[in-house]
Amino acid sequence: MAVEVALERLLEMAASTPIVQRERLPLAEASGRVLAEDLVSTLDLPPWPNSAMDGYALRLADWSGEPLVVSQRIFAGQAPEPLAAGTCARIFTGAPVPAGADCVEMQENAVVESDQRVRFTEPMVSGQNIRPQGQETTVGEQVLSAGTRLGPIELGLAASLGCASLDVVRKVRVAVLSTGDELVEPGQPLGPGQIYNSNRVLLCGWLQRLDCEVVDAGILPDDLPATRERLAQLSDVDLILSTGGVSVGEADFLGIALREDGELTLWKLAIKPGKPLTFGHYRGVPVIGLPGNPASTLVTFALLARPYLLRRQGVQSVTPLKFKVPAGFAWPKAGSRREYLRGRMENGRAVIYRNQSSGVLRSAAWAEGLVEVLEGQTLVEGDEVGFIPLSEVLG
Ligand SMILES: Nc1nc2c(c(=O)[nH]1)N[C@H]1C(S)=C(S)[C@@H](COP(=O)(O)OP(=O)(O)OC[C@H]3O[C@@H](n4cnc5c(N)ncnc54)[C@H](O)[C@@H]3O)O[C@H]1N2
Ligand code: MOO
Ligand SMILES: [Mg+2]
Repeated sequence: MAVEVALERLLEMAASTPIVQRERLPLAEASGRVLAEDLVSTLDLPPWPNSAMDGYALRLADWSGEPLVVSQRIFAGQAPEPLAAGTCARIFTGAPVPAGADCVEMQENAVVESDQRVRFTEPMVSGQNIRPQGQETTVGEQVLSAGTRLGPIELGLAASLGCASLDVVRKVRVAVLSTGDELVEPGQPLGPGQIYNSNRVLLCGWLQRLDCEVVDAGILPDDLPATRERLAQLSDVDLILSTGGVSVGEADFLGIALREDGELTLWKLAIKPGKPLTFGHYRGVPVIGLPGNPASTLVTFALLARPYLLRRQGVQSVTPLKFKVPAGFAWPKAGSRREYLRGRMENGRAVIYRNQSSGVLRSAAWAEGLVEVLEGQTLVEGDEVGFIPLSEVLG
């Protein structure tokens, strides 16, 4: 199955089981969460016309070339009197423009005469240096839509509208399951044939960045009854995310458990790394089985599981930005699967790590992005490839 067809199907399934429960959180706790309802302004912003400069407010019609008397001084945070006819007001940035004034001149273009009256040295136009009421937003306007991830900018915007708390989508609960008899957690001694479990910490940290609630479901031995039992125990999560055990080996049981005992919806994509990616359900709980090779885990999480999770959270825009860039490498042999090579930009061209084995996680630590080579494509240096910055998919 082509990657985009699989993604389309995953997103449809995610949209049919969105996380509908919501909770109200103070702004300080809402960082990283997804907005559950549109944010509508209850204010005009700014609430009144205010000065963009330190200088003088005046009524342009009062300026004949003769110096004007200063009738009041207005600081930010004050409520001014209406401007007395034939005068100007000293005003500072952010202070309300007094009724009657239609122009602010910056002090650099003003001269204070010996009698304290102010002469303006440059031509002025109506409205200059005044930030009008409601220039940013007006009462009733929608400023953020449901499904928006709340980062520092969105939270700042909500604060500027006076919101102290927001309705956000409940966290998606994800169980992370590492399968493999060979796996040992870091800190333990390695026995013969054993390797350290790197997928667990990779996925748990990544899921936290996506603001999921992570349930660490530990290491599962390569055993069919144990696989069934563990899957059945994880009935209270929104997603089971496992690694390994999805290929065709005699110790690969995750796919078998889904096929025999649950539902197997997707298996085998035209993607490299990541071919045996698996999606299904076990007793109603969605299961994504990522291939165990660390680079396969990374690529399939970035391109398939991440968008699925974002859509469950209600996020609309789920696919990462992809840039077209010239290749700084040749690719003479066309593959039948779409490849996502670990690469980086050097001198305006995409270059790739020397070893693209799906077992080499170091390739991704070196990389700044995933370089996309299409099915059947050969490349000479300078040909166009897709480049997805890792920063696009990590959060
Ligand atoms: N005859 C075939 N063999 C394989 C095929 C195939 O089409 N025909 N596909 C290959 C591809 S492609 C991939 S990818 C792997 C996927 O295998 P599994 O998902 O079944 O994963 P495992 O066999 O359990 O492990 C693969 C590899 O990854 C290491 N691993 C697993 N989990 C972890 C972990 N948590 N941390 C670090 N490393 C892990 C494991 O030791 C293996 O080396 O299948 C190919 N085979
Ligand atoms: O798909 Mo596998 O990830 O090629 O190594
Ligand atoms: Mg296997």
